[in-house]
Amino acid sequence: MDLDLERLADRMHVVSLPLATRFRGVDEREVALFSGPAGWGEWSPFLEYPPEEAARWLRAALEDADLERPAQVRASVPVNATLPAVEPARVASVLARYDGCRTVKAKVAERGQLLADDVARIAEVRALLPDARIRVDANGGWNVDEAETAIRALERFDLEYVEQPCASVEELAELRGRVHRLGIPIAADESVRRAEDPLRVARAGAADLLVVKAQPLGGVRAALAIVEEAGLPAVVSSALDSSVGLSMGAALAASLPSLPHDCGLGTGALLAADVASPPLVPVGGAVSPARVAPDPALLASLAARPARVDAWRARLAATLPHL
Ligand SMILES: O=C(O)CCC(=O)c1ccccc1C(=O)O
Ligand SMILES: [Mg+2]
Repeated sequence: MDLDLERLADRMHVVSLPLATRFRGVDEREVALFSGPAGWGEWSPFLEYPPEEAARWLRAALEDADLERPAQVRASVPVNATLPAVEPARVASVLARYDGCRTVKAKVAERGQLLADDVARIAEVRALLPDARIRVDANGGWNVDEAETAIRALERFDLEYVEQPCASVEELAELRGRVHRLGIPIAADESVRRAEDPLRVARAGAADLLVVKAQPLGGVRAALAIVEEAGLPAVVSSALDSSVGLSMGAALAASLPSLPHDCGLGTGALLAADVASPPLVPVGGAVSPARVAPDPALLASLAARPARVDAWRARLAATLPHL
């Protein structure tokens, strides 16, 4: 792997992608793309993530650009629709962006909202899609009591699982004990992707399944090894990536020996513009794990402003020592 700062900076293309729906408090998403001998890789840690954390995301991007991907066992990856914490009146129009998806992941526990907002959102999803699987993602926003109350309030909508209801592994373990009787599985996301030790949550018996993202775990190979060691079912997800990053996630999903759940790789549908033509969005409820190359004209038209490119170059310089 070539880790020379100047040469890496020359291979880096920073783009700013407009979102069709505000998500995670932003309405544009900046990502850096690297071209390499094997294809394109995406480096898109969120702007607030420190260099030590961004380094794992960079390792993943460079590996995907430099090396051939591991062998795949499926040619198509079923995906869920991802629903931001929108009001009920907007649910139908957001879900309409996801062609053929039979699973919906709804964001809950959004700061500034109430449990009643979550109940109203999930009720709307269930009313629109009586046969869909519905999972919710709290991004660690509840304490154990709040999570238990929320799960009891949402249980009647028949939940597939609850993703990262609480922030810490200890809280997840406590909650899992409390709601075990309800038969609703607990999934760990941030407890895998932002943890010093991504396997601790599995060893602690704090989750029924793992959400795994190729970039924060350091690449497709590293993520495959973590899933194998954890011995839990895995759901592959993304971090609001461009088509290039989504393709890396799809490659991970396509290489897993077992894939019992739809994956969170449909978020290309939340972008108002993307780097590939056609973009990697769900078709018939699935995405392809084939390589995606950006369209040069789109790379140019979506290029970030010079000041933002400079900021990403500085970020690259600060991140490289941690690789
Ligand atoms: O898993 C999905 O459905 C899509 C990805 C997603 O929800 C997400 C996107 C950006 C940042 C965090 C998350 C998350 O899963 O918590
Ligand atoms: Mg999540």
